[in-house]
Amino acid sequence: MVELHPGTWLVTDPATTDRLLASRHALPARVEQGAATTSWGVDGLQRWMAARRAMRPWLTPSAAARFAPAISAHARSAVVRWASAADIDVMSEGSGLLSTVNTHYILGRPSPTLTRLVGEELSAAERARPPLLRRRRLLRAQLATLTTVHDHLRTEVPPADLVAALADAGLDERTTALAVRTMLLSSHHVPAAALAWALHELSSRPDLQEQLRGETTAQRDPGGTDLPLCRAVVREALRLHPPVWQLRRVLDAPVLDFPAGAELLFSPHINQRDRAAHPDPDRFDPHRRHPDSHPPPGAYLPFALGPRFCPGSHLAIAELVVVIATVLDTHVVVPHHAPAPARGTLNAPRGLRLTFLPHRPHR
Ligand code: HEM
Repeated sequence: MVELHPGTWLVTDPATTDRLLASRHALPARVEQGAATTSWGVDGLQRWMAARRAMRPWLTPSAAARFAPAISAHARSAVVRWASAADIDVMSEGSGLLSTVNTHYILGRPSPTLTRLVGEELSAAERARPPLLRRRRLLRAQLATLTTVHDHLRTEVPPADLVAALADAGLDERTTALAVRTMLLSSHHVPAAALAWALHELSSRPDLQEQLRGETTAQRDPGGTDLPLCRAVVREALRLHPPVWQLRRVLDAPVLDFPAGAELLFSPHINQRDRAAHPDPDRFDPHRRHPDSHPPPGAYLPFALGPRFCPGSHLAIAELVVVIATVLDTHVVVPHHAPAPARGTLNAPRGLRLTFLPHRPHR
């Protein structure tokens, strides 16, 4: 671990990462900022944690697997559109597709308006640096998303399972709307970056695409998520290219040798290329691990670890597996324009363009 400047440490040892992130005293620094900008208020942390608990039964692997047919239907119409163009901007198209899928899951039906508003809010947040005008634009975008979520919650009868779970847990309408908005914002660019990286890796591996096609054809439950090779591809893409490449925590009490108030930085990108845990770490190799074996603690954390790990992780894995399987079932993906290095807090393949061609089976 390295002290970057007084009070701030970069922690890269996997075992120490695991122990620190598991601590309830390690709070995401984001929360304090978020409380000011998204109006969760002073008791926002307790209300958000209550919302997380209430949503848990609807974010399990089996709940996500039940949604596979809807994910597959969205992916099928997307790939037909992608194949009608010479090449596509993978991040932009992937964000549209996965935001549609996640909005459908969270709200019970797709909402093109919310998909657009969430995209606009995220772009405004990326650009919101000091100029007052841009901050105002961000506040306007935040308000537009929240108001539209409120409208949806008031008019949709019966509510989606996930929304009903929030109400059943006794959470008020404002908390429910804020929780739904948090879920919508978190499920837009981040899973799209994961999909884009996986497709990028697959685009130069026609052999692997063919193996995935064989697995989809042979699966017992057509349109399901029981696809071990496809899962391994997703897992490996998330290892080599974690969309969230850095995590920040602030300690509200001493943990291990760190004092209260210490700021800790972790990097899934660095830990997931740890040579001891992942031999030949820069190579994309979905076969590197037996499906039932796990990397050492703290060496694999694309969804973070501990009490604030990603609540959408099972849904994200299911949708990535089903989207990739559906797309490759009928199409071949080939490179068109290589990505530029990522910038900012999201590790996304900037400018990546791919071509989708109809798959012609050998006779
Ligand atoms: C491959 C896709 C995804 C990846 C790699 C990912 C990764 C992460 C990571 C690393 C965090 C922790 C961030 C931090 O502590 O600073 C996080 C938090 C979060 N994620 Fe995801 N995520 C993905 C998809 C999703 C989806 C689909 C949803 C919702 C349906 C979602 C909802 C959230 C929420 C609400 C949080 C905040 C949790 C909290 O602060 O308590 N994520 N995600």
